[in-house]
Amino acid sequence: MPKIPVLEIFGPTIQGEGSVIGRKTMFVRTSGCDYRCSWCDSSFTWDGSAKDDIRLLEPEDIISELDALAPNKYQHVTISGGNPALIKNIGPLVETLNDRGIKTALETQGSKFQAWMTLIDDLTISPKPPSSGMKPNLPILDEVITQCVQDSLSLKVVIFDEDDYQFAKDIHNRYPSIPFYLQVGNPYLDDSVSNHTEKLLEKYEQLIDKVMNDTLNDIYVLPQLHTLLWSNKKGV
Ligand SMILES: C[S@@+](CC[C@H](N)C(=O)[O-])C[C@H]1O[C@@H](n2cnc3c(N)ncnc32)[C@H](O)[C@@H]1O
Ligand SMILES: Nc1nc2[nH]cc(C(=O)O)c2c(=O)[nH]1
Ligand code: SF4
Ligand SMILES: [Mg+2]
Repeated sequence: MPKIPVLEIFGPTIQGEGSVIGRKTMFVRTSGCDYRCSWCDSSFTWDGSAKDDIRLLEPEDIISELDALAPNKYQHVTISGGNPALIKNIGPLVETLNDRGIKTALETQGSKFQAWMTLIDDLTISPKPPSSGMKPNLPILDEVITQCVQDSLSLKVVIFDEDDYQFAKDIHNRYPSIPFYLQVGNPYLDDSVSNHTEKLLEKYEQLIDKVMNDTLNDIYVLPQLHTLLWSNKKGV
């Protein structure tokens, strides 16, 4: 069985983002990304700085580790990265979790599709706005979205500036029936920043004000709950 390149397994913690924010979950973080976002809060997954920590694991190894970390203390696993959608063989992991009655979530940016993505319960696609320095290929995003199970899907766009906000509106207009989340961008990636909670809440309030005074109506506006609590600390 081909193995999965894993950088982190942690939890239980709360899902800090998107449609299942607040949900108790475990995290499995894969290594490697096809993007290089300027503000990526998990750049160690692709910039080579953690290359010695990458482990090639079988689904059974991953589940044993989840069980050891949280015996009988989890019912939900979030797969993130990097971009887990680069990896063909995550299916057996999701199937084994499903067989055990454990729900799954995926964080990906919508640049790639894998068949196993149809097994995911909470699938978040997060197309990247201009401030990231990336330019999503929208015809490919259309294809990825079409192949996903629509009931499981939500869209999340990170907002740092006005251009990002306009991009988010364009994405929402392109896929009006998919639940749509705006997420406050976190510029404080060095977790030694002082008063991070205050600073992030201020940005959250600014984003709320903007949306309340706009015609963007069928929308959720969220912070990253875990960064409000713990800044950009790893493993939470
Ligand atoms: C680290 S990414 C991994 C999954 C996938 N590569 C993606 O970008 O969707 C997980 C989520 O964190 C978001 N994110 C990354 N850096 C961020 C930052 N500095 N502020 C706010 N959200 C950020 C991404 O947009 C994505 O929604
Ligand atoms: N608590 C917590 N919630 C998260 N939601 C998405 C995350 C990610 O890095 O994909 C993340 C994370 O790293 N931690
Ligand atoms: S797509 Fe996700 S993991 Fe990749 S660089 Fe961007 S935020 Fe980071
Ligand atoms: Mg994160």
